[in-house]
Amino acid sequence: MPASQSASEKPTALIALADGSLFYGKGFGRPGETVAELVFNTSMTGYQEIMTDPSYAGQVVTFTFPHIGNTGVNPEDDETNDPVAAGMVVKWDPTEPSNWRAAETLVEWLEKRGRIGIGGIDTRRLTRAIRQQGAPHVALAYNPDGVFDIEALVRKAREWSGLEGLDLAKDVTCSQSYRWDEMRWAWPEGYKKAEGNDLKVVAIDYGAKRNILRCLASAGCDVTVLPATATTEDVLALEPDGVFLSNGPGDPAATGEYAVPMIKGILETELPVFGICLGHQMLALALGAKTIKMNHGHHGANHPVKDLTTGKVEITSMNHGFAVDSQTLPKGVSETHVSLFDGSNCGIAISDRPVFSVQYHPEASPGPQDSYYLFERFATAMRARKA
Ligand SMILES: NC(=O)CC[C@H](N)C(=O)O
Repeated sequence: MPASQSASEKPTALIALADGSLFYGKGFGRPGETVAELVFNTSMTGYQEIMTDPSYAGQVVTFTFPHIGNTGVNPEDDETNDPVAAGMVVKWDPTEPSNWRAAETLVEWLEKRGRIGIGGIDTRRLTRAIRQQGAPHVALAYNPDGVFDIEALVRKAREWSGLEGLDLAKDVTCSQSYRWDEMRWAWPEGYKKAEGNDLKVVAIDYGAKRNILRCLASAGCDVTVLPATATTEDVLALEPDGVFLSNGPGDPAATGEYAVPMIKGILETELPVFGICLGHQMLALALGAKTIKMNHGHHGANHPVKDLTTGKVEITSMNHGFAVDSQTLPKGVSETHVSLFDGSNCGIAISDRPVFSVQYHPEASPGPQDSYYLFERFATAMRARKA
């Protein structure tokens, strides 16, 4: 029985792991059932941004920080229209929000937007299980009557084929192109807003977070967003000064089937290219490298990364379960950033061209702002080429 639940309280939600272990708790949000990969996120803030980050499609998120829900939710902090993560796992029942920006409670929001939450879980024990097993496949069920077919849930978790080989970008991308001109609201210390937006950027939406588009606009970009399946010709027809490859869910190797040929075409031009997370992984694939599935991935807002070109360490926000295998980087492509947690690849660049990408999220808000310089680097490269 979880710590926050009294012995008389009947569990209304359940997480069934593929190995048969069960975690009972109290359901909130929309009753139902979902099968997904279970990951943990260590961020102390930003649960709304995490739940609406399209990169979390196909994943249920366990929050290791216990006070989730205490600032409510508001319309401005959505990274896309609706929550995309399949569900959320928290230690305590969400409390009433106490924040001037709160427009509704987390519970109401999840209920309206059709996502399952489970509270009263021993998230330390669950996090240890995730670390030991590697992100497990789970079935998460919420039934206010407290009735569950446990065998069926475990079977569903076991039979789910998982994220490897799964292309989810096509499910979360935009259906048609659009322009973006909104800038960031909060400004990273030491940076100035660009004057004007003279740089034409095509951003490919594999599941783009809104704050990335705001950062591009703030660095002086006039952004046109194209759906994930855009071809090289679609991109070049817009005569951009640079191409941006967004973050997104699923396996880069699967998504790369349409993205990699498009990126290869762009690499034949001299255009500056900047990629984030899934965009980073797909740029690496297009250059001939390989990606691998990590044990439990990196999800949090305090991941130290070393910039190998300057020796400087950045504290970064991360959310990925796959990584670029730096051993497979071809000649002429260098590893520019590494994780100081496990040495995994966190950035690459073509040696003599403004083509670069990072595994982490330099736009993350809330979260550390150390990496905003990458947007300015992209803008500077486009300006240099224009001149
Ligand atoms: N944030 C992202 O873009 C995630 C990329 C990819 N889906 C991964 O899990 O590694």
